Amino acid sequence: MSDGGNGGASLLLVGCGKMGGAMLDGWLASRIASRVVVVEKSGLPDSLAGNPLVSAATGPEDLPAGFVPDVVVLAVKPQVMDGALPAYRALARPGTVFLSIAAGKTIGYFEGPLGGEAAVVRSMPNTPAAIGRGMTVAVPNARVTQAQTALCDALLRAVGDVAWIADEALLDPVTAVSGSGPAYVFLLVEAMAKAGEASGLPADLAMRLARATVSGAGELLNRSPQEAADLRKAVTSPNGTTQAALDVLMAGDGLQPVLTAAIAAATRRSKELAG
Ligand SMILES: NC(=O)C1=CN([C@@H]2O[C@H](COP(=O)(O)OP(=O)(O)OC[C@H]3O[C@@H](n4cnc5c(N)ncnc54)[C@H](O)[C@@H]3O)[C@@H](O)[C@H]2O)C=CC1
Ligand SMILES: O=C(O)[C@@H]1CCC=N1
Repeated sequence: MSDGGNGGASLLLVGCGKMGGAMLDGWLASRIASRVVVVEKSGLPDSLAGNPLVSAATGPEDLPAGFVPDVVVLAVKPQVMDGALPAYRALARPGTVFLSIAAGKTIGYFEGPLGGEAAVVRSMPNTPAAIGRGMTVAVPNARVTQAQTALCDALLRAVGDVAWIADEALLDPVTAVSGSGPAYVFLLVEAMAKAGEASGLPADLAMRLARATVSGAGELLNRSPQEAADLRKAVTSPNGTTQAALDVLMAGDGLQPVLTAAIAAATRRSKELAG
């Protein structure tokens, strides 16, 4: 590992938007990166200006002299990957692994422009990475060495939990469940707040209650050894208020068909983005 002098990894981050930026913050906070060069179309975010470990480049042809990244993190939108990727082929060498976080884009897709010798990890993180509570699932191609797997694991673990899988096809439903999943939870907060307003609560109090309830319940789930269903049952007094609400939410098949359809739609969209 080229360490820039302080034992960490040399990273090239391509795309420093919401997800790339959140992950970079985690890497800098955990001191896992010794040097990070950022290629970001909109320029280096202000929050990184003056950070001695971080510098900007306009593209792979503009890297600092002698800079050889251990990891090239691909964090642009899938729709712009076609245009961005070919320029990075020159960096595909045994000491460098490409770590993609792009939805839908397959390992085979990257092996085209980068060449079949490129070491590639396809991964799917989520936005709680911004507070070190992300969930990432990752799959390597055959070119990725044990040391590169360990390095990518450390990078992803710096922003949350990591699961490595062998079956790349699972990345599409993974994207649908955990990659997109935070949005479903935030929608639940919005819906609970609106429902509270409809029942007579002032808007600000309704949102405060919804927000605190979802985040508190999430943290309880995180800390408790109990299953989600058991935690639900613990709230539900026989013939009480929760039971009255759950009778509505679980009537017929309840929420399940809506969530199943939503996750199937996201899975389909992930497959479409592959091309
Ligand atoms: N936002 C999310 O919840 C998640 C996003 N992802 C994936 O992360 C990737 C990035 O998504 P976001 O951060 O949400 O998007 P974003 O739009 O916030 O960030 C992408 C960044 O790439 C920059 N960019 C565009 N073309 C570029 C180029 N040729 N070279 C360098 N930078 C370029 C844009 O200026 C932008 O700042 C996507 O592939 C997405 O599928 C993965 C998991 C979760
Ligand atoms: O919506 C998207 O396509 C990205 C991937 C997972 C979360 N956001």
